[in-house]
Amino acid sequence: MHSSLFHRYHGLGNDYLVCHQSVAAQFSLAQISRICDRNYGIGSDGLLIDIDDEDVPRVRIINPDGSEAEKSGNGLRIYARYLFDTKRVGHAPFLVNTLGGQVSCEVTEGAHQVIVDMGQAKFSPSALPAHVDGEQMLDQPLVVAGHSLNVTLVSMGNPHCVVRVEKLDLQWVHQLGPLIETLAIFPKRTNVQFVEVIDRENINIGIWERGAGYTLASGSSSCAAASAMRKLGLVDDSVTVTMPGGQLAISFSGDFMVNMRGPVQKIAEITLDADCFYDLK
Ligand SMILES: N[C@@H](CCC[C@H](N)C(=O)O)C(=O)O
Repeated sequence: MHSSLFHRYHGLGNDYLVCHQSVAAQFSLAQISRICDRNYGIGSDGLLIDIDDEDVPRVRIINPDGSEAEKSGNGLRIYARYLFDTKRVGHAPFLVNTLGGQVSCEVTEGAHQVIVDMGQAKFSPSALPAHVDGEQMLDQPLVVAGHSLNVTLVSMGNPHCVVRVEKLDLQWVHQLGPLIETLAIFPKRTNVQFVEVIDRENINIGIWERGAGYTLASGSSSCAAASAMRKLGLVDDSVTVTMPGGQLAISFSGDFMVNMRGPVQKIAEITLDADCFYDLK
């Protein structure tokens, strides 16, 4: 029996538990959901599983509903910081593997800022996947619950449906986010962002995450929303993304290669008690 040690971090209020693969192997997906539950478990926006028996460190990203995500921006910054805290990496850039591709990470400013080369934003619906006609869906109308939305589809390795609005109202995120997440056109569901362009260097976003619901911040959502607005020609190559939890710096090079920089803070190390699962079948 391995000890059930979890390391808890947050990036702009998007909080994750990190554990070693030997710890995660003890739990079913239902138990992982319980661990992430804010009332009946430790509580988190997801679980990051550290795989350390390969050449390049690999992270598996489990949403609170037990589904697995291909990529996570805040999750990657947090995993990079965890690798730094456990002395597996230093300040030099290093690679991390995810289901959604390989990324490069760098832990800077003590350990409180992490830079991630998130890879290429892709606009082909098949990359999400999404069942829509055409080679790209850029600021196209999509009717949801009687509302006609301006939608751009982006894959950052994980799927994103970016809704451009004149004025951001978080009520719409709560109301339409879950409906968009589960539309039949998204066979693997999707993350959702509502985006207001402030000027050519600033956007505000509200986020509904696949498998997690409303969150204060999301790294891959910030990359997707900034990429969508860049593709539409509404922002320049450096964009500050403001979310309820705080700000991330996103920049572009080459053909939509996306770089993200932002903070990470450690909260606690927590040992789970097996009694947490007493009432689970
Ligand atoms: N919070 C994350 C995104 C986590 C994965 C997402 N819920 C999905 O299912 O794709 C981020 O910071 O990117």
